Amino acid sequence: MFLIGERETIKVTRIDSDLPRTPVRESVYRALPHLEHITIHYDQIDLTTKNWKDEVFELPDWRAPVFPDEQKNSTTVKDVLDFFFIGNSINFAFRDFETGDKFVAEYNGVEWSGAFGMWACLKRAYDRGKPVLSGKYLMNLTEDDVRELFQSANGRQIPLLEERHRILRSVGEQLVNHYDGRFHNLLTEAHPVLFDVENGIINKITQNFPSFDDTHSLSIRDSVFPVHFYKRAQLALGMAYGRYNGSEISILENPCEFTVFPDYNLPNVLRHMDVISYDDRLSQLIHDGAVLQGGSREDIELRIATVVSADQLVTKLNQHRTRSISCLEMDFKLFSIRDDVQAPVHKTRTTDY
Ligand SMILES: Nc1nc2c(c(CN[C@H]3C=C[C@H](O)[C@@H]3O)cn2[C@@H]2O[C@H](COP(=O)(O)O)[C@@H](O)[C@H]2O)c(=O)[nH]1
Repeated sequence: MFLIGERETIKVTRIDSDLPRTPVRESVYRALPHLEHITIHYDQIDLTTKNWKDEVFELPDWRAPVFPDEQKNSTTVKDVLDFFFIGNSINFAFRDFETGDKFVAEYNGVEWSGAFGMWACLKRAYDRGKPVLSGKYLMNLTEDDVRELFQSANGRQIPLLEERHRILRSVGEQLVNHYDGRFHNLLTEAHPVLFDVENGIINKITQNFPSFDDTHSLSIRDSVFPVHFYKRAQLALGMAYGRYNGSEISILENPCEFTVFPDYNLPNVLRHMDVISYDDRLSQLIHDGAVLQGGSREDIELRIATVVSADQLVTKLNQHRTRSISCLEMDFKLFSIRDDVQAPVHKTRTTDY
C-alpha cells in the first residue's frame, strides 16, 4: 500500500488478470512500475466497476452512413475490411493543434466531425467511384489529391495533411508490393489472431506497413525498453471484429487479445472519472494547451496508464458480471463519453493516434 496525499493506492505492477499476454501487454506492464507523472487509482477502479455492474456494454458494429455497407449496392465484405484498414492508416489528429477544434466535413448534407469527418471524406470519394481501396491508386496520390480528398466543411485544412499524404502513398506501395494491391489479402494469409510470432494479423501489419508500428522507447534507469501500443492496427481490426461478430464471417479467434485503443480521448475520460491523475507539471502542460512530442515520456505514460487502467476496469468488472466483456466493449464505453468531458484533451503531434 502507498499513501498518495490522503489516498490509499495499491500499486499493480504486473498483469493482474486473465487477459491474454500479448506484446502490447508485456511491454506496457514492464514499464508500469516506472511511471513518473501519472498515478492509477485502483480504489476508484473498484468503485467504478461496482457501479457499472449492471451497465449495458455494447460491441459497436460500426454501421453508419460514413462506412460502406456490404448489404448495399455492389459493396463486398472485402471492400469493408479494406475501407477500415485504409481509414485507420490515417486515423489520427483530428483536433486543430492551436484551437482544439475538431475537423469537420460534409457527407450527403450532414456534417461529421473529428474522426468521423475523416471517414466521411473517404466515403465521399468511395461513393464517387474513386478507387480509394486500391494500392495502385493510393501510391500515386499527389498532395493536391489528398487536399481535395479531405476538403472540410469550414475551409480549415485537416491537421497533418503532409503526413496523411506520405502514409497513404506508402500504404499503397506496400499493398502493391506484398498483397496484390488490396488489404484483405493480408487477412487471408495471416493466422486469425492478433499476435503469433510473425503470422498474427498485427505482426504482419506492423512488419509491412511502417506507419502502423506504434512502438516507442522508454528509458528505465540506465536501459531503454520498447513499448508497443499498435493503436491504429488494433482499431482497424476491432472495427472489423465488431462489424462481423455474430455473423458467419470470422475475423479473429480471441477478442480478449485487444487492449483499448490509447488515443487522446481515453486518458481524458479516465482522468475525469478519477481513475488516473497527473502530477502538477503534466496537469499544467495540458491545461496550457502545450503540444507534446509523440513518443515523449509524458505521451508514453499517458498511453500506458490508459491501457492498464482499462485492463483493470475490464478484469474487475467481469468479477461482478455473468456475461464478461472484453476491452472492445470497454473502449467503446469510454470513447462514447469523451464529448461529455469538459477538460481539454492532451495534444500530441503524432501520427499514432
Ligand atoms: N479509443 C478509441 N479511439 C477512437 C475510436 C475511434 C472510432 N473509430 C471510428 C469509427 C467511427 C469513427 O469515425 C472513428 O474513426 C476513433 N478513435 C480515435 O479518437 C480520436 C478522434 O476523436 P475525435 O476527435 O473526438 O473524433 C482519434 O485519435 C481517433 O483515432 C474508438 O472507437 N476508440
